[in-house]
Amino acid sequence: MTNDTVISVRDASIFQTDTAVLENVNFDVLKGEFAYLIGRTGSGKSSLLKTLYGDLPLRLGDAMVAGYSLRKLSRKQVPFLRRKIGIVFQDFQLLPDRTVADNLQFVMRATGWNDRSKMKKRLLDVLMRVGLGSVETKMPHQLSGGEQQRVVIARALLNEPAIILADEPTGNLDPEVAEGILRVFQEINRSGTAVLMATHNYQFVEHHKARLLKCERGHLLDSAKETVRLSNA
Ligand SMILES: Nc1ncnc2c1ncn2[C@@H]1O[C@H](COP(=O)(O)OP(=O)(O)OP(=O)(O)O)[C@@H](O)[C@H]1O
Repeated sequence: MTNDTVISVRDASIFQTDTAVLENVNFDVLKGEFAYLIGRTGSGKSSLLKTLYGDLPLRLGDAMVAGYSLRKLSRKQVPFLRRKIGIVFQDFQLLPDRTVADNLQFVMRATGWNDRSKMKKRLLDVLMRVGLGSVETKMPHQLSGGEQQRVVIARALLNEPAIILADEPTGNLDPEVAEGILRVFQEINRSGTAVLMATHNYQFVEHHKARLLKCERGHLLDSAKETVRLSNA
């Protein structure tokens, strides 16, 4: 693992309860890289991502994520790991009874921010980065699905993560809206944040080429090392 490595996984097995979903997993993600994580439903994409953000324990093998060793990760360290990575899910997971600003400030307070004017500036900055102006006083239900997902991406950017882990972030969106969300991820990536995105959207993968990691028959294939086909995905 070098300073340029955000994720480094060596000989890892990914478990759900006592079943190894993926075995012999080896890959790195470098600073500023963009990679898609593909594979059939049930092939292990979410389980891999959950392991990377400390939701599932790493029981076999080694992995470093944003400077944290997953093998040695204690429960107490999980929130610190999560400050270094941004996580975006398919279902938007905004607090429904709070404004956009409150949703973002809630996370900022939980991660150690306390200067009100800096918080305000930061939340306007991240909203701007995802292409949203003047939504901070709105409630989530007053926004479209695409706008809500942009707020979630903004929330993931608050602490300047080295990487964003996105699990099917466009799964609930219309194709054109999904395309806009992909562009937001690409823009974020261009400014230096690595992105690892699980997706079933092969339109993206075909039209916006990037490295492919594919869960297939219990293993992780990597287009940086071998040919990875979209079919049978
Ligand atoms: N909470 C759980 N408890 C036990 N087994 C689980 C759990 N979640 C997932 N699994 C199993 O682990 C395997 C991998 O599932 P996972 O959700 O990682 O796949 P996926 O590739 O993300 O699928 P999808 O594309 O449908 O989201 C599947 O066999 C699934 O049934």
